[in-house]
Amino acid sequence: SGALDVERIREDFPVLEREFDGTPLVYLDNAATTQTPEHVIDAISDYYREYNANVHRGLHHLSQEASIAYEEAHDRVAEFIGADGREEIVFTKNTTESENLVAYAWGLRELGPGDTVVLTEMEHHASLVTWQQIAERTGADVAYIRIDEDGRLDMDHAREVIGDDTAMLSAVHVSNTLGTINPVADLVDLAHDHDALAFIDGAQAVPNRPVDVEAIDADFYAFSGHKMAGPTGIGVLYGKRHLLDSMEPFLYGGDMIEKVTFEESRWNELPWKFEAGTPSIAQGIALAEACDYLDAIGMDRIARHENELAQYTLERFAEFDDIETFGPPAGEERGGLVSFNLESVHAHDLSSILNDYAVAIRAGDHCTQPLHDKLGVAATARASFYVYNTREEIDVLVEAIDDARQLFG
Ligand SMILES: Cc1ncc(COP(=O)(O)O)c(CN[C@@H](CS)C(=O)O)c1O
Repeated sequence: SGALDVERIREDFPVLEREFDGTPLVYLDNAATTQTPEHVIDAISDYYREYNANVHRGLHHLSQEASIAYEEAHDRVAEFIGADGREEIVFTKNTTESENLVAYAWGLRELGPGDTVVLTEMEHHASLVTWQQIAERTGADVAYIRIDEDGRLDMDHAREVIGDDTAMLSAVHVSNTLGTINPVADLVDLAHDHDALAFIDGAQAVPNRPVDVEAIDADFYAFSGHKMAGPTGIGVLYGKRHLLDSMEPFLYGGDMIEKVTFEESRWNELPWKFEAGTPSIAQGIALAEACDYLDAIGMDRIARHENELAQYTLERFAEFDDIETFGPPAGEERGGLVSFNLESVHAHDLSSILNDYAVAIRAGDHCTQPLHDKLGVAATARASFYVYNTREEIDVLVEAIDDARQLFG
């Protein structure tokens, strides 16, 4: 369980060869999307080259091959996150759609006046806006668990906010802005103590660390393929079987039915009840390949690698008194990202200067505008890491920031 062989891993990612005006790409925007290894690229092209067909279990060889590969991809994802089986794994477009599926298919029917949806102040818009709007439409209330000055969740406040009026808790596992790793099993326990359901947003967790949804005991858990070395266009909603069984479909159409007459329709079995129409077949198959790729590296080692790079970034930034960082202090484990601001340079200006050095970071609100309001900043710059990043790349980042400082200083 030693360190990652980063140089070996980098050979798997063709895009890392890119140069801009002769300057090698330094890709530090992995919380937005990760790059794609040959293994996953091949899985997609092999599908289109060798067994492209629709997956409604047609009566011909290609459709049978495609159907089996697509269905078994659900089994592989279930295994990757410690779920029981394919019945608990719905393929969606992304984390955002997974959140909306539950908000519409469960929330619209189950929420009403007197109910409260509890969120955290660090929620991504995918959950915050979704539950805010569904609560408004159903007359339910929304309450927010506070964060402390270091960007940790205030668990004393969580115990105050989560009560018998709580119907749903929706919380992020790892913050895409702060890097904070939330105690999701404790949060789920708190929700269950008050007979509330718990939805965990794992977009920044499943790609980066071991996740066992049964140990967490989440009722729903969501993540995206493109953040875990997989393709865009595929996401996952994990749901406890009895809940998915009890829910009405989110989208209607072909494949999600068992029997249709002019008068009524009966639904297909899980998870197909929630997969209407022709799905992202190649992407689903490629997601299973991404699970294999990451497991071969080891999720524990990935989490350690990312934390080490985040700690190194904090250490380098601490050499300067004009860089403000956000999230837990140095030394405290965090997800593989650091949001920061350079005094005298707006995050957008900084990111465009870094781009002149072929350093790719993100600048803005990272779809957490309420959190930025709470932090008292309009925007932040964010460096985020994955399996192919190195300390040397962080040194390039620091040098480019120094040049920006000189330019604007
Ligand atoms: C915690 C969290 N929750 C949900 C999402 C949405 O994932 P989608 O695949 O776009 O649906 C994201 C994606 N955050 C990107 C785009 S804003 C970022 O740059 O941070 C996320 O980080």
